[in-house]
Amino acid sequence: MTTGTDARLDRIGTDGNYVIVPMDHGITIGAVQGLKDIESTIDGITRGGADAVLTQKGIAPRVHENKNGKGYIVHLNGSTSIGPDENDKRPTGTVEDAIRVGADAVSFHINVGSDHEPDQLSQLAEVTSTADRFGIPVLAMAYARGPGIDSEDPEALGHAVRLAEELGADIVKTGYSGDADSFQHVVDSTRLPVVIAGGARGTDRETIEMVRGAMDAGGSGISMGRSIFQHEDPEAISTAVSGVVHDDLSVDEALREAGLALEA
Ligand SMILES: CC(=O)[C@@H](O)[C@H](O)C[C@H](N)C(=O)O
Ligand SMILES: O=CC(=O)COP(=O)(O)O
Repeated sequence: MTTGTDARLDRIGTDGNYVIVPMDHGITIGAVQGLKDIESTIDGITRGGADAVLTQKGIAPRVHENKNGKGYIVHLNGSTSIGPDENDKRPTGTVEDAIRVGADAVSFHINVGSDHEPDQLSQLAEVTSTADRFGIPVLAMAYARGPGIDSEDPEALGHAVRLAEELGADIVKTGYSGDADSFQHVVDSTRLPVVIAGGARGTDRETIEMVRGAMDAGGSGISMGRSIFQHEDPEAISTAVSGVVHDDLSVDEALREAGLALEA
């Protein structure tokens, strides 16, 4: 039987793999490149092959007409980089708000290892309970972040993704541990589809190598923001990422197909 959650998961992915572009960073770091004219960025990345875009609820009116029929996820917490503690993500909306503005799924960020982990843990558990009542999928953004925490440590990342499954999420996003071998431990820690964040923008080759490594480790795609929306050609980099996630292309094939330079 196909549940409402299954049906909506199909709207934000393709055959169980996901190319999701989060653009909720306006709260965290402001209206950086790619977010000012968010309408044209959304148009480009969805033309390029992204399955879904993700924003805070207030941006919803700028999303729907520009997403070329692709999926839409509303993010439900946030913090700023200039406030007292960036790890202290606070609720910014509810599952009901997300449904009202036309979301196909919701997402929630938890910093495992931070001082705010206990609050975020119970908030995520509440989000998954409510989402389950409505049949709407939850993408948990489960980072390893906090005092003394190595945010690329495969053990910590494995713990974070497992926690997301224990709390009832449907997909989990986490940081990349740096290579396919170590990331396999992260993927093996849960039965959930695991997708990777991108972090600060690198070169095109670095971005695509990271995506290839995650897929080789058994990952299910990406939820990459800055590497895609800050790119001077969001459509091209989305095409390259999608080529790896959906068409199993090599790094060189993906860069070539997208018309991007092969060198780093
Ligand atoms: C700006 C960052 O450090 C990112 O990794 C964020 O934590 C990701 C997130 N989507 C955000 O901007 O809050
Ligand atoms: O919502 C934020 C993310 O999923 C990841 O953003 P990044 O800019 O790729 O780190």
